[in-house]
Amino acid sequence: MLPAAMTVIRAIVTDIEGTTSSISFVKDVLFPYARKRLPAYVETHGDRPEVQHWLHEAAKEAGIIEASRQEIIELLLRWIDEDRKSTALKALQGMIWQEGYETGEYRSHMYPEVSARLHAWRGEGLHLYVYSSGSVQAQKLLFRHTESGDLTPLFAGYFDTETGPKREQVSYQRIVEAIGERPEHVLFLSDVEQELDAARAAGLQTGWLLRPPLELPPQPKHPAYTSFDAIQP
Ligand SMILES: CSCCC(=O)C(=O)COP(=O)(O)O
Ligand SMILES: [Mg+2]
Repeated sequence: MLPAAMTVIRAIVTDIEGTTSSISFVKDVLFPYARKRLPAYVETHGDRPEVQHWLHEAAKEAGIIEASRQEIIELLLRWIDEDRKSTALKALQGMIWQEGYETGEYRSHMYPEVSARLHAWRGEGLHLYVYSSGSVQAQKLLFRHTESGDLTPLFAGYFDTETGPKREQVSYQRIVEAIGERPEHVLFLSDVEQELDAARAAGLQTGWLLRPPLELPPQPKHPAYTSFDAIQP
């Protein structure tokens, strides 16, 4: 096997929260927006098939049989507070966030170098993908409405927890299979060590984003960077 530095990277899969965008944008802007609007959203749109589907999935995940709409709302609010990476919650949050982006209530945060670096990597022929706990809809909204403009044309595909949990090896095996690359040619970027461990177990290369004020540890388990500019795929 070639040493990591000599292996050609053909695709980059990036996490969002803590990697391209601040944790604060997700926790202090997106989550509170969804929390505030979720009860009214479910009351107003609860009869739409896609909303009904995810409400049902949430109740199933919680093991609640014949839950009332109010019980499911309370469950979802609790899950937002716990930052639970539930596929059903994430799907519903994505639907709610759409309104906030479209009314200009917020634009998504990108670390300052991210847009230019993604453009440069794409210009060099690398294929770019996203893998986040946020739903694919939420990911597309986030990259369409950034402070640096619409970045969606740069991405070839998006993966969420419908592919599998981010801390499980099998999820990364599915991703490389879906994008049609050998794992050693794919670089996964994240701020979460357990996600990187899972990606490495699947054979991907890894890059650990430790954004200031976090500091690089003396002997990081994964190649570690404070910004995308330091990464040379
Ligand atoms: C797609 S934006 C919202 C991100 C989100 O809901 C979340 O839980 C963050 O997950 P990530 O996997 O990007 O760290
Ligand atoms: Mg993250």
